[in-house]
This record gives sequence, structure tokens and C-alpha cells, in this order.
Amino acid sequence: MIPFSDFSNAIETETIYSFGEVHTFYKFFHEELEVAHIASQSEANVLILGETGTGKEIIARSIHEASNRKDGPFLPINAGAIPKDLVASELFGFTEGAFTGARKGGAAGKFEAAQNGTLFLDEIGDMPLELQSVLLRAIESKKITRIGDTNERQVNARIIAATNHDLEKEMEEGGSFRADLFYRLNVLSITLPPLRDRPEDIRLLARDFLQKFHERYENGPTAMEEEAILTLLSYDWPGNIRELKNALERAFLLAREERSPIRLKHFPPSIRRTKNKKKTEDLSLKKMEKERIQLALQRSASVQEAARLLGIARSTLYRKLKEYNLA
Ligand SMILES: Nc1ncnc2c1ncn2[C@@H]1O[C@H](COP(=O)(O)OP(=O)(O)OP(=O)(O)O)[C@@H](O)[C@H]1O
Repeated sequence: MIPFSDFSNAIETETIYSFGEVHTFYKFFHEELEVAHIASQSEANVLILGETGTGKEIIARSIHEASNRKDGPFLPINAGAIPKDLVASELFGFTEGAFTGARKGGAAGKFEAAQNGTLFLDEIGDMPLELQSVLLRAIESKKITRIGDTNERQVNARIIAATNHDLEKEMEEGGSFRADLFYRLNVLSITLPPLRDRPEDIRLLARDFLQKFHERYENGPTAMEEEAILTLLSYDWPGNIRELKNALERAFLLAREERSPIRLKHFPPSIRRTKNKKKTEDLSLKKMEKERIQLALQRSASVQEAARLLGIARSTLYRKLKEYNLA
């Protein structure tokens, strides 16, 4: 059984880089988070690319919260989740009687509501083509017109857009996304790597999520069997961090009910099936752990100091030294 706190030990080989709530060990992701930091210190439009569940919204929110606009609103709008003919009124607002059912007195849209804040255009790739030119005009001129209105209104919203589509490919292939809008949005771009490309981060995120569940539910398991951890490291995670978080919460609650540590059987079948898929990778956790221990020993004057550096108990380290023939 491995205690949650031992899932990842931050020693010099594994520097954690953080931006807001987002943490990583993965080098390429460090560089992308550096761009997020730069974005937060500017007013430039940002385009965030990444598969579903990789944290596009959480990064957008972190950029907003680290920016001068942090006291203004952060407003997300998901073009993919709203019926196509309502997207325009959601974005730009409408006047009374602009269309059947238009509310008395009209209403402001998200552009106006995000005044002095940040407008997060999620799933920009699903934005209807005919609206893309209106959106482009609004971004360029910083003015919008409510539907049914004739007056232009000044707006001051910072734009962060996100998508899981390959927009450049779509532009080449048949124009379902306007190139001029793409270049306008793509002043700074951040690409979030899928979780399967950064297994180091699986350990880091799992530790953080499980420790949080422990606080939220006030008790429950504090350790996971090694077989389960190895499986999490070799699974593909098509739903990325969202899927990892949900799978861990389910496993945490099932184990809590049984008053047992988290075991492989507490994960859904789709994840359990990976168990023997990548046998070779099964050794990777042990290899990484052994290397970390060796490094900590080199840099320490005593086992006690090495244990402190690794963030584990001295007795745990003695056990591991025996296991890896390092004693
Ligand atoms: N680095 C992270 N640390 C902690 N939690 C994270 C991190 N990244 C994402 N999450 C969590 O994973 C879930 C999905 O994140 P988010 O909504 O930001 O992803 P997304 O890429 O915008 O997804 P979609 O494309 O499906 O809208 C959320 O519950 C979020 O809190």
C-alpha cells in the first residue's frame, strides 16, 4: 500500500511548476504555463488548445485571476452547448421585441456583462460560421450592437477562447472556421498536453485530488494499492483530468464505504481493463522511485535527511532501501 502523500515526492529532479491551481512536473507544460503567466500580465487575446478535460477553463480562469481584471467578472460562454440561434443573443444581448419571446426591456449579453473582466469563449470551434464575422468585428472594434437595436455600445472585455478542434486543419480543409478570426484570437496560444503524455503529472494530480477528498469527506482511505497506481499510470485517459478526478472520487468513496485502502477493483471496468496492457510500463514507477531515492541519498548526509527530502517516513525509506537492494 502506498500512502497518498508518497505518490509524488518533489525533489530537485521533479520541480513542480504552478500557475494558479494548475501544477505540473512535465517540462513541455512548464513552458506553456510560462505563456499563461505572460498572458496574465497582458491584455492580448489568448487561444487555448487541448483535448476535452485537459483544463482549458481552469487555465483561462487562472489567467483572469492573475490579471489586472481580477476584480471584474470571469464569464464563460460555451458556443457548443447553446442552440445555434441563441448564440448571438447570448453574446450580444437583445432589445425588447427583437424576436418572439424577447424579454421585456431586453437584456445585456455576455460581452456587456463581462465589462472590465474576461469573456471566456469555450468551444469557439463550434461557433456558427455566420456569427464568426460578427464576433470578429466586436473584438476588433470593442463595440457591440444588441439584436434589434441600432445603437452601438462600447465594451471592454478581455477575450480568452478555447477549443478542442484542430482549427488550422479546419481552415485548410473547407473553411468551417474563419482565418481572420483565428489570427485575431491567436495572439498568444497555449496548448495543453493530454494526460497520457505526462504520466508524472498523474501522480501529482492523484495525490492532490485524494488529499482534497480526504478533507472534504472528513475521513476515508489514505493509501492505494500499488497495482492500482500502476494501472492509472498506463491508462490512456481520453477524458483527461476530468476523467481522472471522477475515477478517483468514485474509488475513494467505494473504498471509504468498505473502510479499506483504494484498490484496483474500486475503479470502473474501462480503467481496470488496462491492467495488463502495458506490462513494460508497470516497471516504470518502481524505476522512477529507485532513481529518486538514489538521488536523495547522494544529496543527503544521512538516511533521515534523505527521508525528509523525499517527504516520507524514515521507516518507509528503510523498507524501500531493502526492496531496491540499496541498503
Ligand atoms: N491542473 C488541474 N488541477 C486540478 N484540477 C484540474 C486541472 N485541470 C483540470 N482540472 C479539473 O478537471 C476538470 C476539467 O477541467 P476544465 O473544465 O478546465 O477542462 P476543459 O479542457 O475546459 O474541458 P472541456 O473541453 O470539456 O470544456 C475540472 O473539474 C477541473 O477542475
